Amino acid sequence: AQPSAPDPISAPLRSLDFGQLNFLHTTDTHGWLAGHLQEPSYSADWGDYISFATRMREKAEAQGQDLLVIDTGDRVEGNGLYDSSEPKGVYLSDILRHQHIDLLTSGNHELYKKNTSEAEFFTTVPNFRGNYLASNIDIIHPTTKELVPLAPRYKKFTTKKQGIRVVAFGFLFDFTGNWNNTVVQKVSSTIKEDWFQEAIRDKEVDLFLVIGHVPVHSPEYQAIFKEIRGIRWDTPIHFFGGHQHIRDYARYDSKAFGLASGRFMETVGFASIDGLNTPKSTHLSSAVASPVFKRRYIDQNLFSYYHHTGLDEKSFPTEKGQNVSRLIAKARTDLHLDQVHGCAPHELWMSRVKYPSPSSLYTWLETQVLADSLKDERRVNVPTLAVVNTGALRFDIFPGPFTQDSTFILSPFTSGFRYLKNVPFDKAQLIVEVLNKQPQVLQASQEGSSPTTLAPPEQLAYPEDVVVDKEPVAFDQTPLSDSRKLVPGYTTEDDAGKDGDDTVHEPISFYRVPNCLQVLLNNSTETPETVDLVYIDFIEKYVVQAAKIAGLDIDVAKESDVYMPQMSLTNLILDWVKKNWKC
Ligand SMILES: O=c1ccn([C@@H]2O[C@H](COP(=O)(O)O)[C@@H](O)[C@H]2O)c(=O)[nH]1
Repeated sequence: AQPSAPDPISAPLRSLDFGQLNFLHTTDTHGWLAGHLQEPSYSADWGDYISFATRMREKAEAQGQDLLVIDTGDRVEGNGLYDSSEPKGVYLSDILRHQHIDLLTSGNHELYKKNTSEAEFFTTVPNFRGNYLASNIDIIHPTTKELVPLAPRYKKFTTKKQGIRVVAFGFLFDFTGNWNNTVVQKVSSTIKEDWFQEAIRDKEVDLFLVIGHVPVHSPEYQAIFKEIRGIRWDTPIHFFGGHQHIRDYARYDSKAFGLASGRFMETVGFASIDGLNTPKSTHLSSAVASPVFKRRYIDQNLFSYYHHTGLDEKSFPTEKGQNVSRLIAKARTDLHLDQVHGCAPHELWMSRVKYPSPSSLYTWLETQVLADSLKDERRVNVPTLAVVNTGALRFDIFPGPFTQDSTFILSPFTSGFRYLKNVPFDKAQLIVEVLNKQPQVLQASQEGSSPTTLAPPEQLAYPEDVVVDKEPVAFDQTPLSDSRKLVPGYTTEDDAGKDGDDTVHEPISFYRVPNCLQVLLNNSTETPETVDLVYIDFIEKYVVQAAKIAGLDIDVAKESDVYMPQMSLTNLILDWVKKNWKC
C-alpha cells in the first residue's frame, strides 16, 4: 500500500469458492492505482493487487486449477495519477503494464479524446499484446489514416492447467460520444459479422468468455447471449462487464452468468466455474453435466487480500508488487499529488445525502463555488443561469486536506464553459427542465442499447432512492468472526442473492440527483427577463436538443461563445478551494 494509506479495518469476511477456472476482475479503475488514501476499506494499491493476483494464481495452480485476470476498461480519467501528468497517462500506463492481465478491453473514456485512443493504440494495446480485444472498435491509424481494428476482434486459447478451450470477445457498449478518429460499431450489427458467426460456430470450445465495457444487465449483453445461445445451446458462457460503476451479477440461464466489479479500485471481482467439460474431463467419469458458477466482490484492502490467500504481512507481498507500490509512490511525488491546496471542513457527498442539503456536493458547487466564482469579466452584472451536469463531479470530498490529487478525483475532465446571450429567462429555465426531464437524456436512446446519462453512472442502477434505516443490520450468512460494529460499505443484492460482498458491511443510503444542477446568478431581487445561459461544454449537444424542444429557435453551436476563456470547471473549483478552505 502507499505510505500514507490508512490500515484496513478488520471485518467479518465471506470466503472465496475456487473452481476449475477462476477469475479476478477489475473495471472502471479510472486511474485509482494508488488505492483510496482516505478510506481504509479500499486502501491497497496496484502493487498489492499484483501480489494478490500472483498469490491467487499460485494457489489455483497448486490445486491444478487455472486463474485468469481481466480488466474491462475505463482505466483512464478520474485520478491525479492519470490526469495530472503531461501528457496525461504517461505514469499510469507504465504502472498498469506490470500486472499480468490475460484479457482486457477499452471503455468509453479511452475514446472520448483523440490522444487517449491513440495512446491505447500505441501503448496499452502493445503492452498487453495478444490480450487486448476490440470486437467492435476501429481507429483511424494515426500514420496510414486507414480505419483499422483497435486490437484483435477475438481470441481462442487453452488454459494452462485444465486445458479449457476458450473463445473470448471484447466489447464496448453502443457508445456514441467518441472522438471522430474512432468508430464504435453497434453490438447488434457486430454480432452478425462473419468473423463472429464463425467464432461461435467453433465446436472445439468449452467456454465462451465475453468481456466488455458493457453493463451486465444490458440490451447489448442480452443480444450477445441470445446470438451465442442460438448456435451453441449448451456451451457455458461467462460475461465480465462494467460501465455503471456498480457491483452486479447477472444470470442469463443456468450456464451463463455475468459479473460487474464496481469502480475506482474499490472492488476486485472474483468468479469461478467448476464442472466444465474439457477434452481432459470428458474422458473421466467425473465430468459433470451442469457447471457451477460463483462470484464474490472483494474489498480492495490488505485485510481481504491476506484473508483470501491465507498469507500475512510477511508472506503475502511479491517483489514485483512491492516495486510497483514504490513506482506509484514515486509517480505521486513527481506529480506533487500530496500538495495541499486547502482543507475541507466536512464531508460533501454525491449520493449519501439528499440533494439539495448542506452536505450535498452539488449544493456546495451551486451555492458556493459557482455562485462565488463563475463570472466572465465581459459580462459583469448580467443575470446568468448556469448549468452543469452532475456527472461532471466524480467523487465525494472528505474532511481534511484537499490535495492536488483530490482536485482530479473530484473533477478530472477538461471541460470549460460556453454561453448563449440574452436568452429569455423562461426559455432558459425550460431548457434546464428538459435536460432534467428523463433519467436518460434526450438523445433518443438507441433501441437495443444501454441508456446514457448526464448524471453519475451509478444512478442508472438505482431507479429510486435507497434510504437506509440507521439501525445495525442483522447478518444471517456466515457467523460473525468479529462482533464489533460493521464498517459502512457495499451491501450488494444481485441475481445470485445478497451474499456477494466478501466484507459484511453496514449499508449506505443512495439518493438520486438530477441530470443537471443549476444556479441563478442575479444581483437584483427582480426576476430577470433575459439571462446569459452558461453551460459546461460537455453538454452542448444536449443543450442543442433541449433548446429546440423549449422552442428557442437558434443555432446554439454558432451563437454560443466561450465563457471565462481558459477556465475549466476543475480550475474554477481549485481556485475556490484555495481562497475559501484555509487549513
Ligand atoms: O468529459 C466528460 C466525460 C464524462 N462525463 C460524465 O461521465 C459519465 C460517463 O462516465 P462513465 O465513467 O463512463 O460511466 C457521463 O455520462 C457524464 O455524466 C462528463 O461529465 N464529462
